[in-house]
Amino acid sequence: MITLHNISKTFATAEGPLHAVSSASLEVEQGDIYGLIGFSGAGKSTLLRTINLLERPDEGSVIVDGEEFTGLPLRELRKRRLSIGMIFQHFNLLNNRNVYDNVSFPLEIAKVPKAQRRQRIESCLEMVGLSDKAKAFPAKLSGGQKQRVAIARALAGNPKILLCDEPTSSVDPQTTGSILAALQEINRNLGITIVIVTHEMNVVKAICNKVAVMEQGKIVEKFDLREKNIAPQSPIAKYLFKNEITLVREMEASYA
Ligand SMILES: Nc1ncnc2c1ncn2[C@@H]1O[C@H](COP(=O)(O)OP(=O)(O)OP(=O)(O)O)[C@@H](O)[C@H]1O
Repeated sequence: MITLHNISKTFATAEGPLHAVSSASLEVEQGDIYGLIGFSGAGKSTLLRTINLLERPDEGSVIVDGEEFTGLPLRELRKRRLSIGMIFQHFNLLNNRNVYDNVSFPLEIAKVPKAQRRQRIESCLEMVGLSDKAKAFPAKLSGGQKQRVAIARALAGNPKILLCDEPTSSVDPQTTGSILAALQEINRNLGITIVIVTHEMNVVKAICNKVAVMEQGKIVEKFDLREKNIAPQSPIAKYLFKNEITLVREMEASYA
């Protein structure tokens, strides 16, 4: 479904070149919920964003559904992006639009006729359990509800893939549970392939079937979590599997 092959991305910064991602390769299969985990700054978001070329890699290839994305003209790429939804840590909702109109937004951009839009919006809101909040504005919603609106909006274009960038980092543990349940449901019921960036091993354990551990721009280890005997080799993966706690930068020194 998604093949990232030897992806590298360097940013020019005031301190010199910053190698955010170095020779990372990943194979995501149809129906996977694939986790990308690591400390802050490991390159997870950058790697995730190369999948829809929000971040264009300096090297490597991005193949989605059998098609090489990096060579596509922008107009074609925009069309392909319709089949890839994305959600973010801070929800990125339009505050001056109500829930219904937030979900409507990508359909308006794609020039979907009004009657068709309505059907699609209603079914997306139903999928995330927010039909009764259609007229509410984002300011009146809890963090979990906002993220579920963002999920509904991401589903509006009927995507095959959903990219999730720290979707539970701004909410409490209970709300995390409801967001993860919504993600698992759409994976199971709609067959949508999910790639999720997180700091939390608990998130990975709750919904992922596979995980790649990143450190300093590199994928250091990958695991199929359905296997019985998982034997991490790298210090960071050993730490993650043993501790199962939320990672924060201050802890970086203590695992080694
Ligand atoms: N546009 C940019 N310009 C310069 N540096 C960037 C840019 N985007 C990311 N970086 C740097 O690249 C490195 C990797 O960032 P990235 O956001 O991919 O890491 P991450 O693992 O997702 O971390 P976090 O969990 O904190 O988001 C970091 O050092 C970050 O500061």
